[in-house]
Amino acid sequence: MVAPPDNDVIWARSLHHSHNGSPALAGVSLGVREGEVLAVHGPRGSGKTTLLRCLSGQTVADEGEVSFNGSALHTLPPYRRERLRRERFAWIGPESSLVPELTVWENAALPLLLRGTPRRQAKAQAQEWLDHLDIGPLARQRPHALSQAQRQRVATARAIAAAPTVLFADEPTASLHRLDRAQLLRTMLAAIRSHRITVVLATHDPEVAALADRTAFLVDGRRVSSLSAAETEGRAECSLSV
Ligand SMILES: Nc1ncnc2c1ncn2[C@@H]1O[C@H](COP(=O)(O)OP(=O)(O)OP(=O)(O)O)[C@@H](O)[C@H]1O
Repeated sequence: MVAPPDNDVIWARSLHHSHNGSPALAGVSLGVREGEVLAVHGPRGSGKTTLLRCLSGQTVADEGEVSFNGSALHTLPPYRRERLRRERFAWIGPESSLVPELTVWENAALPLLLRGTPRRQAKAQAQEWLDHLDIGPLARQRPHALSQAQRQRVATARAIAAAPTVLFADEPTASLHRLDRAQLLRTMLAAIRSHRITVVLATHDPEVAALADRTAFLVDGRRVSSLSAAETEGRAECSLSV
């Protein structure tokens, strides 16, 4: 195994993965540096979700290596990967998936409460993130009383209140209107950057990808290439390879 670079929080080499014989990843390699927001950008069906699932240890790729902070992730037994995901990673998808019976702050505090954080402390931490995300006054509401954009902010607070090292965001704004999308992303990324959380953000939307520090481009369902300097409009070139 090639040693992962020291400054990569997440590092993957030659990932291949198929779903029921249909290839989704065909040799993806990438590194994600500490504190950066990396967009994984490509058309629908290009393998973005599969890649994020492999990087976050939800799926073990058919072939290839993944490491977190320099240690192999793909060879860990399932219960160790599960613990790592619970303690160090967070995930936001296109839908907020809140618990309807719980209030906004209880939803945001849920990972902390499940981890055994005392209720008062969990509430304070959740409230802090709800405030960061401009929905503090809604803390006592239940999800049905919120707009979709507000619910997605609660899901974001839930993901980051437990202070993950890496946040995996899979099309987190895909279900929102364009204006809500831009507002949520800017607020979310400002809060995340201020806390040095590393983010891997899957998106098919170039406007969303443009908010990231770097972009990794998936094409043709499987192929990965670097974006040229011109394509990234001056942003740092990505170190992806096939
Ligand atoms: N569970 C599955 N079973 C079978 N095929 C799958 C499964 N998940 C994904 N695929 C296929 O693998 C390929 C990559 O899918 P994936 O969801 O990773 O891409 P994506 O870029 O995230 O797409 P989208 O933007 O639509 O979510 C696609 O052809 C998809 O149809």
